[in-house]
Amino acid sequence: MLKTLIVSNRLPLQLNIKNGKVSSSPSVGGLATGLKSVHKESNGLWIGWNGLIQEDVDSQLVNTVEKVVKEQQCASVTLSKDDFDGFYYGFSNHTIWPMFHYFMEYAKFSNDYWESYKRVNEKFAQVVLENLEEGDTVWIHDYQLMLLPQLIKEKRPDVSVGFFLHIPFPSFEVFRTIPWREQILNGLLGADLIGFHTYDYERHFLSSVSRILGYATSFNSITLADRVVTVDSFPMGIDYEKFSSFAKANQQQTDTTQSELQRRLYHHQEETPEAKMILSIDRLDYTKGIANRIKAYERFLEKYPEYIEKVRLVMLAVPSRSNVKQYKRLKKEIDELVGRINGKFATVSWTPIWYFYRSMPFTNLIDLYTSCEVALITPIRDGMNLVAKEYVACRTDQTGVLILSEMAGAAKEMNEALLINPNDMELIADTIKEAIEMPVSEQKKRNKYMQSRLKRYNVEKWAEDFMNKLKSIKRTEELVKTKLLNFNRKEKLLQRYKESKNRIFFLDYDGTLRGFVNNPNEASPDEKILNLVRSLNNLPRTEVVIISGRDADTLGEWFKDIPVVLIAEHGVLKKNVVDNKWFLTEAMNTDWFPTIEPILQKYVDRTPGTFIEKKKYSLAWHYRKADPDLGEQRATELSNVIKELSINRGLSVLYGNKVIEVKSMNVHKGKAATNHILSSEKDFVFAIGDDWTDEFMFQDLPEDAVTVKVGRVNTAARYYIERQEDVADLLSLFIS
Ligand SMILES: O=P(O)(O)OC[C@H]1O[C@H](O[C@H]2O[C@H](CO)[C@@H](O)[C@H](O)[C@H]2O)[C@H](O)[C@@H](O)[C@@H]1O
Ligand SMILES: O=c1ccn([C@@H]2O[C@H](COP(=O)(O)OP(=O)(O)O)[C@@H](O)[C@H]2O)c(=O)[nH]1
Repeated sequence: MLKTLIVSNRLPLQLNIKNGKVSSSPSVGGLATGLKSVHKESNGLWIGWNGLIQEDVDSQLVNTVEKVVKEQQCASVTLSKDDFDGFYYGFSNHTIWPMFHYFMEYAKFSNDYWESYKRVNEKFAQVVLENLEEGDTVWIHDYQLMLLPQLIKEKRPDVSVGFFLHIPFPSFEVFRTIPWREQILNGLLGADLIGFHTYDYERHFLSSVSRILGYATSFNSITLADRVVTVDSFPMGIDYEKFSSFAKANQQQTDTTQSELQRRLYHHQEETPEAKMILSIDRLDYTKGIANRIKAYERFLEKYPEYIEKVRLVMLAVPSRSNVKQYKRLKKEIDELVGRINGKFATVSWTPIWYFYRSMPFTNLIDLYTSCEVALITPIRDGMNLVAKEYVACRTDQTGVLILSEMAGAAKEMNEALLINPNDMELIADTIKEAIEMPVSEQKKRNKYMQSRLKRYNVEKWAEDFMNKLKSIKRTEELVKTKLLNFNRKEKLLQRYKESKNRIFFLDYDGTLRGFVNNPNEASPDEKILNLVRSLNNLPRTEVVIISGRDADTLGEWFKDIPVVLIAEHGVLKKNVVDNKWFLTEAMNTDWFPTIEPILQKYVDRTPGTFIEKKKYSLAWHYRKADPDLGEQRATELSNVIKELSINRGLSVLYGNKVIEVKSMNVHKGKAATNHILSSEKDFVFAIGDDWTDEFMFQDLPEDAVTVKVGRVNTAARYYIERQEDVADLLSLFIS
């Protein structure tokens, strides 16, 4: 039975070892809830670190531990202390975490960390590969495992691999400074689908891929040599029902069933009914903006002293990654800030900040969410921030105000919150006042919108959406594969060729016979290409036509020693073998050159790295060497400008591979190729090409023609091969 393997740094369980006995309890995190259906209901398996350091586990208990883990449909990756220090504290949390959250000055670039990260990713890969069966799907989570997609894909290209990044993906300008940037991107590109919380993270990633690796990206897909990778955003939700039903139940507790915390919170409300509580919950992490938040609260008390004794900041900071230097320093800073502000403002009956440094059980979190009138969540950067969503879900009577940082992924979906810039103390101080004074009707209006969205797009829907997308990619992939010119299909083709009497080969040049180079003038054919064309042309009853967008002079010079037919400028000019002279295939004029050329020149001047190629009857604007984004943007702009001008001039705009070409409307490779075979009776027509200009050929040639696309993007061709490098092998088949 097909299954899905979920892979994350930590397993969704807590192991307890007491008196030689091993037991486990499930962890209650959002990811575990969201993935429950994928994990439990489809024969799934969750692979991750079980929370135990190898050296700390009695060797006699190792098998028992794995048995307990297995009972929960999980498998462990074993980590030594060394692994954990270098991989988790080191590369994950001392390099990637600060870099991806724009805290570049906190990042440490250490080769030892990197080696450890690679080694641990390989350990994960080993466990995944041991558990994989044909047709399985793998869903990998987060920044600790960015090399894993590639490690799996290399060994098991048949397996469908998804990856989700839970933290931001930084802008190219930040990402490019990481010494191992290529390896990280290549690692991620092993996945078929890469998911992010927001569109911003997605576009940052695409920009890094095109600028650093030079791959073509269009909309949300990346074309690799042999695969297409899809990139999309899936904003993670919460288990809405769980939070809202616990919150409802919490309101109905009686004196005897209330938790100690709830009792204290109620007591506080009864004593000072007009006083408001402002909630702050996060892991103690420098990305969460805790220090700024406290300072903004101080500013609020200074600026609006009428609220002294009338508000309280209830702050829960959960210990996290305390082995990393910056986290230790942050703890000290927060302790001191809280102490100073409490000392400065406290009265005999009031402390401005209630500060808890610990993790709280779920029911206590609900106590806090339901009792505090305002939630103040001000991360400097945050992938998503689930606390913001949980707070809103717990406000069952729809009162309460959420103040949320614009820098949290959640802000993209929670527009009705009071959005703030976490570095603007004055703004935060004023927004706290606005929140406290917000009329109840306004609070309800805002929360109603947010609640209905959170309810709809909950964590299960998030997981379902991701999995559905991955499945649909797999189906498309299978469909595309039916066109791949594989061994069997090649054999059949060869048979057809052998049985035929009159053959013709239409061969495109750039991107087909020859790979792309930055300067088109340097793409002349080498001996290998010339020999290939010569041998093909020497076959009995076989005609070879080089059909290209190149100008006649260049093509003529390159193939002067081989008696092949040449079709240049996308079909404008042709040279037959018999008379060896170029002639126009249609009546052409160049009256339009003086109008179009200055426009192309303007785009050359404005777009560094671009240039004009002037042919006899067409003009081409090349942008291969330009910045990839700027090049695409200017190409779209330019083609729109030219399209307008072409209407009454009988011109058309062709989109090649990083080139736009303007030429007369009534000529293209399709027309040239079909006209060429009109009078001859060919029973084996073969055409191969790589870009949009070749599509005319694929569309117009007779139905039984063997049309082959180089690359796997959408095509009218009957077959495709994956890479330009495979062209020579394919053509050699007919020669041997
Ligand atoms: O495992 P830890 O090192 O203790 O860290 C806890 C988790 O922190 C990160 O959470 C991120 O994921 C959340 C859900 O998608 C998102 O809301 C938040 O903004 C992120 O920071 C981290 O991604 C996890 O791997 C850690 O387990
Ligand atoms: O004492 C606590 C405090 C918080 N949380 C949970 O920790 C998660 C924090 O997720 P968030 O996305 O806000 O930030 P992260 O810590 O993942 O960066 C939320 O689901 C909280 O309910 C918890 O389990 N115990």
